Amino acid sequence: MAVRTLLGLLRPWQQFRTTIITLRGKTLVEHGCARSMSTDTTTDNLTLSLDSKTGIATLEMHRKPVNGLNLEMLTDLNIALEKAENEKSCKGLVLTSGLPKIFSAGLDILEMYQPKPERLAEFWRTLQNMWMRLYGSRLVTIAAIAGHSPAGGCLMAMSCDYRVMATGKYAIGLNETLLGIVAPFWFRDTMVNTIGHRETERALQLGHLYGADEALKVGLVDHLCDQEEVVKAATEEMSRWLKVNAVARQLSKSAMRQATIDKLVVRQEQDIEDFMTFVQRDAVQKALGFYLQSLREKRG
Ligand SMILES: CCCCCCCC/C=C\C/C=C/C(=O)SCCNC(=O)CCNC(=O)[C@H](O)C(C)(C)COP(=O)(O)OP(=O)(O)OC[C@H]1O[C@@H](n2cnc3c(N)ncnc32)[C@H](O)[C@@H]1OP(=O)(O)O
Repeated sequence: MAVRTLLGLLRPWQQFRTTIITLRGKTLVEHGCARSMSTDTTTDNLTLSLDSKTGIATLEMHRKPVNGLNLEMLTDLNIALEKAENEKSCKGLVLTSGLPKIFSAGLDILEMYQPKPERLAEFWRTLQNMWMRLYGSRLVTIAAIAGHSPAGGCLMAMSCDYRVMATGKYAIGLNETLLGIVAPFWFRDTMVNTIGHRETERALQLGHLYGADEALKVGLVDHLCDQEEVVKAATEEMSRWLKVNAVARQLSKSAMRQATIDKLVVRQEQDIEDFMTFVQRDAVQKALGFYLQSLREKRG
Protein backbone atom coordinates (compact mmCIF):
# COMPACT_ATOMS: atom_id res chain seq x y z
CA MET A 1 0.00 0.00 0.00
CA ALA A 2 2.81 2.34 1.03
CA VAL A 3 4.65 1.46 -2.17
CA ARG A 4 1.56 2.28 -4.21
CA THR A 5 1.20 5.68 -2.50
CA LEU A 6 4.84 6.49 -3.15
CA LEU A 7 4.57 5.43 -6.78
CA GLY A 8 1.55 7.72 -7.13
CA LEU A 9 3.86 10.68 -6.45
CA LEU A 10 6.19 9.76 -9.29
CA ARG A 11 5.80 11.20 -12.78
CA PRO A 12 4.47 8.81 -15.43
CA TRP A 13 7.85 8.28 -17.10
CA GLN A 14 9.34 7.44 -13.71
CA GLN A 15 6.73 4.80 -13.09
CA PHE A 16 7.65 2.15 -15.61
CA ARG A 17 9.26 -0.70 -13.85
CA THR A 18 10.48 -4.21 -14.41
CA THR A 19 10.06 -6.65 -11.57
CA ILE A 20 11.41 -10.15 -11.47
CA ILE A 21 9.62 -12.60 -9.22
CA THR A 22 11.00 -16.05 -8.59
CA LEU A 23 8.44 -18.67 -7.80
CA ARG A 24 8.98 -22.40 -7.34
CA GLY A 25 12.38 -21.94 -8.95
CA LYS A 26 10.82 -20.25 -12.01
CA THR A 27 11.20 -16.66 -13.03
CA LEU A 28 8.31 -14.41 -13.85
CA VAL A 29 9.25 -11.16 -15.51
CA GLU A 30 6.89 -8.22 -15.12
CA HIS A 31 6.91 -5.03 -17.13
CA GLY A 32 4.43 -2.51 -15.97
CA CYS A 33 3.33 1.04 -15.44
CA ALA A 34 2.64 1.70 -11.79
CA ARG A 35 0.20 4.58 -12.36
CA SER A 36 -2.18 2.59 -14.53
CA MET A 37 -1.50 -0.54 -12.50
CA SER A 38 -1.33 -2.37 -15.81
CA THR A 39 1.10 -5.23 -15.52
CA ASP A 40 2.28 -7.70 -18.11
CA THR A 41 3.52 -11.06 -16.94
CA THR A 42 5.34 -13.52 -19.15
CA THR A 43 6.43 -17.02 -18.25
CA ASP A 44 7.53 -20.01 -20.35
CA ASN A 45 3.88 -21.00 -20.55
CA LEU A 46 1.79 -17.86 -20.86
CA THR A 47 1.53 -14.12 -21.09
CA LEU A 48 -0.91 -12.01 -19.12
CA SER A 49 -1.40 -8.46 -20.30
CA LEU A 50 -3.86 -5.82 -19.22
CA ASP A 51 -5.17 -3.02 -21.39
CA SER A 52 -5.53 -0.28 -18.81
CA LYS A 53 -7.88 1.75 -21.05
CA THR A 54 -10.51 -0.97 -21.38
CA GLY A 55 -9.80 -3.02 -18.24
CA ILE A 56 -9.60 -6.13 -20.42
CA ALA A 57 -6.79 -8.60 -19.70
CA THR A 58 -5.60 -11.11 -22.25
CA LEU A 59 -4.25 -14.42 -21.03
CA GLU A 60 -2.40 -16.11 -23.87
CA MET A 61 -1.18 -19.67 -23.43
CA HIS A 62 1.96 -20.67 -25.33
CA ARG A 63 3.35 -23.90 -23.90
CA LYS A 64 4.76 -25.83 -26.87
CA PRO A 65 3.83 -27.99 -28.60
CA VAL A 66 0.10 -28.09 -27.70
CA ASN A 67 -0.53 -26.11 -24.49
CA GLY A 68 -0.62 -29.36 -22.54
CA LEU A 69 -1.61 -28.60 -18.96
CA ASN A 70 1.22 -29.86 -16.75
CA LEU A 71 1.88 -28.85 -13.16
CA GLU A 72 4.03 -25.85 -14.08
CA MET A 73 1.56 -24.55 -16.67
CA LEU A 74 -1.34 -24.93 -14.21
CA THR A 75 0.67 -23.14 -11.54
CA ASP A 76 1.31 -20.25 -13.92
CA LEU A 77 -2.37 -20.17 -14.84
CA ASN A 78 -3.35 -19.96 -11.17
CA ILE A 79 -0.93 -17.11 -10.56
CA ALA A 80 -2.07 -15.22 -13.65
CA LEU A 81 -5.76 -15.69 -12.85
CA GLU A 82 -5.27 -14.56 -9.28
CA LYS A 83 -3.35 -11.56 -10.45
CA ALA A 84 -6.07 -10.50 -12.88
CA GLU A 85 -8.71 -11.15 -10.21
CA ASN A 86 -6.92 -8.98 -7.65
CA GLU A 87 -6.22 -6.13 -10.04
CA LYS A 88 -8.97 -3.62 -9.33
CA SER A 89 -8.88 -2.03 -12.77
CA CYS A 90 -9.28 -5.40 -14.49
CA LYS A 91 -12.86 -6.14 -15.48
CA GLY A 92 -12.65 -8.86 -18.07
CA LEU A 93 -10.33 -11.57 -19.31
CA VAL A 94 -9.90 -13.06 -22.76
CA LEU A 95 -8.40 -16.54 -22.59
CA THR A 96 -6.62 -17.55 -25.76
CA SER A 97 -3.65 -19.34 -27.26
CA GLY A 98 -0.55 -18.05 -28.96
CA LEU A 99 0.06 -21.39 -30.68
CA PRO A 100 -1.31 -22.00 -34.16
CA LYS A 101 -4.22 -24.45 -34.48
CA ILE A 102 -4.32 -25.29 -30.78
CA PHE A 103 -6.29 -23.79 -27.92
CA SER A 104 -5.17 -26.49 -25.48
CA ALA A 105 -4.70 -30.26 -25.87
CA GLY A 106 -5.96 -30.60 -22.30
CA LEU A 107 -4.08 -32.26 -19.50
CA ASP A 108 -0.50 -33.23 -20.25
CA ILE A 109 -0.91 -37.00 -20.35
CA LEU A 110 2.70 -37.42 -19.23
CA GLU A 111 1.61 -36.14 -15.79
CA MET A 112 -0.68 -39.15 -15.48
CA TYR A 113 1.42 -41.81 -17.19
CA GLN A 114 3.82 -43.65 -14.85
CA PRO A 115 3.49 -40.84 -12.31
CA LYS A 116 5.25 -40.07 -9.05
CA PRO A 117 2.44 -40.10 -6.44
CA GLU A 118 3.44 -36.87 -4.72
CA ARG A 119 3.57 -34.88 -7.94
CA LEU A 120 0.37 -36.52 -9.17
CA ALA A 121 -1.52 -35.27 -6.11
CA GLU A 122 -0.10 -31.77 -6.48
CA PHE A 123 -0.91 -31.77 -10.19
CA TRP A 124 -4.55 -32.63 -9.52
CA ARG A 125 -4.95 -30.11 -6.69
CA THR A 126 -3.49 -27.38 -8.90
CA LEU A 127 -5.93 -28.29 -11.67
CA GLN A 128 -8.86 -28.24 -9.22
CA ASN A 129 -7.78 -24.82 -7.97
CA MET A 130 -7.39 -23.46 -11.48
CA TRP A 131 -10.89 -24.61 -12.39
CA MET A 132 -12.45 -23.15 -9.23
CA ARG A 133 -10.69 -19.84 -9.86
CA LEU A 134 -11.70 -19.60 -13.50
CA TYR A 135 -15.28 -20.89 -13.13
CA GLY A 136 -15.91 -18.64 -10.14
CA SER A 137 -14.11 -15.56 -11.42
CA ARG A 138 -15.63 -12.13 -10.72
CA LEU A 139 -14.34 -11.09 -14.17
CA VAL A 140 -16.17 -11.47 -17.45
CA THR A 141 -14.25 -14.34 -19.02
CA ILE A 142 -14.34 -15.09 -22.73
CA ALA A 143 -12.51 -17.93 -24.45
CA ALA A 144 -11.11 -17.14 -27.90
CA ILE A 145 -10.64 -20.61 -29.37
CA ALA A 146 -8.61 -20.68 -32.57
CA GLY A 147 -7.71 -24.34 -32.53
CA HIS A 148 -8.30 -27.78 -31.03
CA SER A 149 -9.68 -27.90 -27.52
CA PRO A 150 -10.14 -31.45 -26.24
CA ALA A 151 -10.77 -32.57 -22.62
CA GLY A 152 -9.04 -30.19 -20.18
CA GLY A 153 -8.91 -27.60 -22.99
CA CYS A 154 -12.67 -27.88 -23.35
CA LEU A 155 -13.04 -27.60 -19.56
CA MET A 156 -11.15 -24.31 -19.58
CA ALA A 157 -13.26 -22.96 -22.43
CA MET A 158 -16.52 -24.07 -20.76
CA SER A 159 -15.44 -22.38 -17.54
CA CYS A 160 -15.53 -19.01 -19.28
CA ASP A 161 -18.73 -16.98 -19.62
CA TYR A 162 -18.72 -17.00 -23.43
CA ARG A 163 -16.89 -18.87 -26.17
CA VAL A 164 -15.84 -17.65 -29.60
CA MET A 165 -14.48 -20.41 -31.86
CA ALA A 166 -12.76 -20.32 -35.22
CA THR A 167 -14.47 -21.97 -38.14
CA GLY A 168 -12.27 -24.70 -39.55
CA LYS A 169 -11.37 -28.24 -38.80
CA TYR A 170 -10.96 -27.87 -35.08
CA ALA A 171 -12.45 -30.10 -32.43
CA ILE A 172 -13.74 -29.40 -28.94
CA GLY A 173 -15.26 -31.73 -26.36
CA LEU A 174 -14.67 -34.07 -23.44
CA ASN A 175 -13.05 -37.06 -25.15
CA GLU A 176 -11.82 -38.82 -21.97
CA THR A 177 -13.45 -42.17 -22.79
CA LEU A 178 -11.29 -42.35 -25.94
CA LEU A 179 -8.28 -42.42 -23.62
CA GLY A 180 -9.85 -45.11 -21.43
CA ILE A 181 -10.47 -42.65 -18.60
CA VAL A 182 -13.53 -40.98 -17.11
CA ALA A 183 -14.21 -37.25 -16.97
CA PRO A 184 -14.30 -36.26 -13.27
CA PHE A 185 -17.63 -35.10 -11.79
CA TRP A 186 -16.76 -31.42 -11.94
CA PHE A 187 -15.81 -31.68 -15.65
CA ARG A 188 -19.19 -33.35 -16.20
CA ASP A 189 -21.06 -30.78 -14.12
CA THR A 190 -19.47 -27.94 -16.06
CA MET A 191 -20.59 -29.52 -19.32
CA VAL A 192 -24.12 -30.18 -18.04
CA ASN A 193 -24.32 -26.50 -17.03
CA THR A 194 -23.22 -25.52 -20.53
CA ILE A 195 -25.11 -27.82 -22.91
CA GLY A 196 -27.62 -29.69 -20.74
CA HIS A 197 -27.91 -33.18 -19.31
CA ARG A 198 -28.95 -35.27 -22.30
CA GLU A 199 -26.39 -33.84 -24.70
CA THR A 200 -23.65 -34.22 -22.06
CA GLU A 201 -24.65 -37.83 -21.39
CA ARG A 202 -24.29 -38.67 -25.08
CA ALA A 203 -21.10 -36.66 -25.59
CA LEU A 204 -19.36 -38.11 -22.52
CA GLN A 205 -20.08 -41.74 -23.30
CA LEU A 206 -18.94 -41.38 -26.90
CA GLY A 207 -16.01 -39.13 -26.00
CA HIS A 208 -17.45 -36.95 -28.73
CA LEU A 209 -15.32 -34.19 -30.18
CA TYR A 210 -17.48 -31.52 -31.80
CA GLY A 211 -16.57 -29.63 -34.92
CA ALA A 212 -17.18 -25.88 -34.75
CA ASP A 213 -20.61 -25.91 -36.46
CA GLU A 214 -21.89 -28.71 -34.29
CA ALA A 215 -20.46 -27.08 -31.15
CA LEU A 216 -22.38 -23.92 -32.02
CA LYS A 217 -25.56 -25.90 -32.61
CA VAL A 218 -25.52 -27.54 -29.15
CA GLY A 219 -24.38 -24.35 -27.40
CA LEU A 220 -20.92 -25.61 -26.52
CA VAL A 221 -19.63 -22.43 -28.17
CA ASP A 222 -21.53 -19.19 -28.69
CA HIS A 223 -20.09 -17.59 -31.81
CA LEU A 224 -18.05 -18.64 -34.86
CA CYS A 225 -15.76 -16.47 -36.90
CA ASP A 226 -12.61 -16.59 -39.01
CA GLN A 227 -9.47 -17.82 -37.32
CA GLU A 228 -7.82 -14.38 -37.43
CA GLU A 229 -10.85 -12.69 -35.90
CA VAL A 230 -11.38 -14.70 -32.71
CA VAL A 231 -9.65 -12.37 -30.27
CA LYS A 232 -11.24 -9.31 -31.88
CA ALA A 233 -14.69 -10.93 -31.75
CA ALA A 234 -14.11 -11.92 -28.11
CA THR A 235 -13.12 -8.37 -27.21
CA GLU A 236 -16.15 -6.93 -29.00
CA GLU A 237 -18.46 -9.31 -27.16
CA MET A 238 -16.71 -8.40 -23.92
CA SER A 239 -17.64 -4.73 -24.29
CA ARG A 240 -21.32 -5.75 -24.32
CA TRP A 241 -20.91 -7.69 -21.06
CA LEU A 242 -18.97 -4.87 -19.45
CA LYS A 243 -21.88 -2.48 -19.92
CA VAL A 244 -23.97 -4.51 -17.46
CA ASN A 245 -23.92 -3.46 -13.81
CA ALA A 246 -20.91 -5.38 -12.48
CA VAL A 247 -22.31 -6.29 -9.06
CA ALA A 248 -25.61 -7.51 -10.50
CA ARG A 249 -23.80 -9.52 -13.14
CA GLN A 250 -21.34 -11.05 -10.65
CA LEU A 251 -24.13 -12.01 -8.25
CA SER A 252 -26.07 -13.60 -11.11
CA LYS A 253 -22.99 -15.55 -12.18
CA SER A 254 -22.28 -16.75 -8.70
CA ALA A 255 -25.94 -17.71 -8.17
CA MET A 256 -25.65 -19.95 -11.22
CA ARG A 257 -22.18 -21.40 -10.52
CA GLN A 258 -21.39 -21.43 -6.81
CA ALA A 259 -23.27 -24.65 -6.00
CA THR A 260 -21.26 -26.49 -8.66
CA ILE A 261 -17.99 -25.13 -7.23
CA ASP A 262 -19.04 -25.94 -3.65
CA LYS A 263 -19.55 -29.56 -4.65
CA LEU A 264 -15.82 -29.78 -5.31
CA VAL A 265 -14.85 -27.63 -2.33
CA VAL A 266 -16.41 -30.12 0.08
CA ARG A 267 -15.02 -33.14 -1.79
CA GLN A 268 -11.64 -31.81 -2.83
CA GLU A 269 -9.49 -34.25 -0.81
CA GLN A 270 -11.69 -37.22 -1.70
CA ASP A 271 -11.52 -36.22 -5.37
CA ILE A 272 -7.70 -36.20 -5.22
CA GLU A 273 -7.74 -39.67 -3.67
CA ASP A 274 -10.23 -40.97 -6.25
CA PHE A 275 -8.15 -39.56 -9.08
CA MET A 276 -4.92 -41.07 -7.76
CA THR A 277 -6.44 -44.49 -7.22
CA PHE A 278 -8.07 -44.47 -10.63
CA VAL A 279 -5.11 -43.21 -12.63
CA GLN A 280 -2.62 -45.60 -11.04
CA ARG A 281 -4.71 -48.68 -11.87
CA ASP A 282 -2.87 -51.06 -14.21
CA ALA A 283 -5.65 -51.00 -16.80
CA VAL A 284 -5.68 -47.19 -16.87
CA GLN A 285 -1.87 -47.00 -17.16
CA LYS A 286 -2.03 -49.44 -20.03
CA ALA A 287 -4.74 -47.42 -21.80
CA LEU A 288 -2.80 -44.16 -21.35
CA GLY A 289 0.33 -45.86 -22.71
CA PHE A 290 -1.53 -47.01 -25.82
CA TYR A 291 -3.02 -43.56 -26.32
CA LEU A 292 0.35 -41.84 -26.07
CA GLN A 293 1.76 -44.37 -28.50
CA SER A 294 -1.06 -43.70 -30.96
CA LEU A 295 -0.40 -39.96 -30.78
CA ARG A 296 3.28 -40.54 -31.52
CA GLU A 297 2.57 -42.98 -34.37
CA LYS A 298 0.15 -40.51 -35.94
CA ARG A 299 3.16 -38.28 -36.59
CA GLY A 300 4.95 -41.18 -38.25
C1 LIG B 1 -14.06 -43.30 -10.40
C2 LIG B 1 -13.89 -41.99 -11.04
C3 LIG B 1 -12.62 -41.34 -10.64
C4 LIG B 1 -12.36 -40.14 -11.47
C5 LIG B 1 -10.99 -40.16 -12.04
C6 LIG B 1 -10.80 -39.13 -13.07
C7 LIG B 1 -9.68 -39.46 -13.96
C8 LIG B 1 -9.69 -38.58 -15.16
C9 LIG B 1 -8.45 -37.92 -15.35
C10 LIG B 1 -8.22 -36.92 -16.19
C11 LIG B 1 -9.11 -36.25 -17.12
C12 LIG B 1 -8.37 -35.96 -18.37
C13 LIG B 1 -8.39 -34.83 -18.99
C14 LIG B 1 -7.52 -34.55 -20.16
O1 LIG B 1 -7.41 -33.43 -20.57
S1 LIG B 1 -6.64 -35.84 -20.89
C15 LIG B 1 -5.90 -35.18 -22.35
C16 LIG B 1 -6.82 -35.32 -23.51
N1 LIG B 1 -6.24 -34.74 -24.69
C17 LIG B 1 -6.27 -35.33 -25.87
O2 LIG B 1 -6.80 -36.40 -26.04
C18 LIG B 1 -5.57 -34.62 -26.99
C19 LIG B 1 -4.50 -35.46 -27.60
N2 LIG B 1 -3.84 -34.72 -28.67
C20 LIG B 1 -4.33 -34.60 -29.90
O3 LIG B 1 -5.40 -35.08 -30.23
C21 LIG B 1 -3.52 -33.83 -30.88
O4 LIG B 1 -2.22 -33.71 -30.37
C22 LIG B 1 -4.07 -32.41 -31.15
C23 LIG B 1 -5.34 -32.51 -32.00
C24 LIG B 1 -4.35 -31.63 -29.88
C25 LIG B 1 -3.01 -31.62 -31.96
O5 LIG B 1 -2.64 -32.35 -33.11
P1 LIG B 1 -1.31 -31.99 -33.89
O6 LIG B 1 -1.20 -30.54 -34.09
O7 LIG B 1 -1.28 -32.87 -35.10
O8 LIG B 1 -0.14 -32.36 -32.88
P2 LIG B 1 0.41 -33.81 -32.52
O9 LIG B 1 -0.69 -34.77 -32.30
O10 LIG B 1 1.46 -34.19 -33.50
O11 LIG B 1 1.07 -33.54 -31.07
C26 LIG B 1 2.33 -32.90 -30.93
C27 LIG B 1 3.06 -33.54 -29.77
O12 LIG B 1 2.32 -33.28 -28.58
C28 LIG B 1 2.00 -34.51 -27.93
N3 LIG B 1 0.70 -34.36 -27.25
C29 LIG B 1 -0.46 -34.03 -27.81
N4 LIG B 1 -1.43 -33.93 -26.90
C30 LIG B 1 -0.86 -34.23 -25.72
C31 LIG B 1 -1.34 -34.33 -24.39
N5 LIG B 1 -2.62 -34.05 -24.06
N6 LIG B 1 -0.48 -34.66 -23.42
C32 LIG B 1 0.82 -34.91 -23.71
N7 LIG B 1 1.34 -34.86 -24.95
C33 LIG B 1 0.50 -34.52 -25.95
C34 LIG B 1 2.00 -35.54 -29.04
O13 LIG B 1 2.21 -36.82 -28.52
C35 LIG B 1 3.15 -35.05 -29.88
O14 LIG B 1 4.32 -35.44 -29.22
P3 LIG B 1 5.63 -35.90 -30.04
O15 LIG B 1 5.20 -36.99 -30.99
O16 LIG B 1 6.57 -36.40 -28.99
O17 LIG B 1 6.09 -34.66 -30.73
